Amino acid sequence: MTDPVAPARILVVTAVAAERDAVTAGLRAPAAGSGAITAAGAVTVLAGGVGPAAAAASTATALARAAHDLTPYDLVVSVGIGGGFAPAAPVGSVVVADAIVAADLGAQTPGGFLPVAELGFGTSRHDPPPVLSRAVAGALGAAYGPVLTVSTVTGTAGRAAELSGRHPGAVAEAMEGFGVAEAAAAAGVPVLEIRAVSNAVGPRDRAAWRIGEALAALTTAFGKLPAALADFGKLSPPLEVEAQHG
Ligand SMILES: O=C(O)c1cccc(C(=O)CC[C@H]2O[C@@H](n3cnc4c(=O)[nH]cnc43)[C@H](O)[C@@H]2O)c1
Repeated sequence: MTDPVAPARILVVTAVAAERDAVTAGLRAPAAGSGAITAAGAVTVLAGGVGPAAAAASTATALARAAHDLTPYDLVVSVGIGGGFAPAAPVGSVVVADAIVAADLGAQTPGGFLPVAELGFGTSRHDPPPVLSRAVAGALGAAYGPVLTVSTVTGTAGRAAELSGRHPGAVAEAMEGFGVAEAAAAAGVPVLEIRAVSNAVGPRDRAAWRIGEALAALTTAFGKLPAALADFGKLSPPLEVEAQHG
């Protein structure tokens, strides 16, 4: 007799409703081939607010409610649009984090920026499970590297160079990943971060933003994601997909 496989429960946290809807559209129209697998899984897609504090609060609330209802989540995924570092992550591409880094949590000193960990408080980095995150990046054809969480969007070439210098290999910046990851870590749940690039990290240029293109890339990515996660034994179509607002 084979062991029954419990369906996986996944919490996807976006910032805004447009990102949530792009994700649910992809999950409801899985890419060809992923329907061959039979076990079921459930995905909740929550628009939890912009910025690390809103993201942490909404993620922690969702995780605590699920645990209270005895339906805990197995995986949390921070998802949305983001700024891409050139040349790794051009507009319209997708990135997957190998590390989720709080890039502006710390202290400015005459000798430069000191991360919060070096000040002796907590951590400024969470590491997604490496085998899973690498596999998801491969399945999505995504760039793979650190994704930075910032509270202030980069708007100059100098700041972009400073961040790249401090975080070699960084592929993107956004504003929620570290907040989601802190809540996931507090609940003992693994975390991933997936971003679709809407703009380049660098001098502010609102006219160059491609939000529609990035949302379409998120939908395509989430059409492929269930099959990628199925290789890890649990999540497989047909999926139960629920959209929420935090
Ligand atoms: O007004 C601006 O110049 C500006 C530039 C980039 C982003 C914003 C936002 O208010 C959007 C924040 C929202 O989108 C994510 N996001 C998208 N691109 C970036 C970025 O380059 N750096 C940081 N966050 C970005 C972010 O996760 C928020 O959810 C305004």
